[in-house]
Amino acid sequence: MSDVLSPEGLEDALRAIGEERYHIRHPFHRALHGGLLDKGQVQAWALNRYYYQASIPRKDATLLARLPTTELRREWRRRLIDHDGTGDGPGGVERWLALTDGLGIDRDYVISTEGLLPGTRYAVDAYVAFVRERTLLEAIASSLTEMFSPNIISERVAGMLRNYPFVNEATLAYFTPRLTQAPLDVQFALGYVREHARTPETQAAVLGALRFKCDLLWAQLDALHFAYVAPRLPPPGAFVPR
Ligand SMILES: O=C(O)c1cc(C(=O)O)c2c(n1)C(=O)C(=O)c1cc(C(=O)O)[nH]c1-2
Repeated sequence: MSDVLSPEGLEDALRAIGEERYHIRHPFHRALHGGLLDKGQVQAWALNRYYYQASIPRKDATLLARLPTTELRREWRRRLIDHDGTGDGPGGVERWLALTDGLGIDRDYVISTEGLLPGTRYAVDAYVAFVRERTLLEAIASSLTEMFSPNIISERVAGMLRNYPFVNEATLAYFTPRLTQAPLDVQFALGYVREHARTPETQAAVLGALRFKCDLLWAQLDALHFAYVAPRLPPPGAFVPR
């Protein structure tokens, strides 16, 4: 077993995992923001990614139920509000539907998840199961891909606005609040992980959780690439662009 890392050393090791494996490096992401996709391929991305968005609050509610103190639950509860909204304020799931509406995909069809790729469903469901079944420390650490999300979001939004006439600032409005929400999420989750992963075993578990999460984001883009870019073999029942 390797030596124990300092909190700074652990954070550096987490950042190195993102550098190597975060989905900002995936060819599908590069094609999306580089303007290489047609409208049907962008629709396929938005429709599949809806299931990730819609499942994030299921994941966070699962995690919330495992937190032992009021203080921790108050902190994590904010994420549910971010995604499900509160009162009349729409949350992230609703804002994602503004994007699928803007791309001209039928809302009921999106919500039904009928046209989802099986790869998307398996990857996203694995995230919810991970948070339910693994240690609380691993569950919290698995959210830390958010350390890297402001970069990919900025790159994606700028690239899509530049390259696609069928999106605009209003349809991409989902992403704007994420640029301030994600750093707040990370501030807490990273602080928690730095404080609680103090042994070689727990540190290895935390690093493994982040690798697992990077892999499930990557697998979602693999599934999209295979079905809609090359070799373009959507599985039976999956969304077929017109
Ligand atoms: O646009 C992206 O590439 C991206 C990535 C991630 C991520 O890294 O998990 C999240 C989001 N967006 C996002 O919008 C979001 O709400 C979110 C929540 C979480 C999480 O693990 O709790 N990740 C992400």
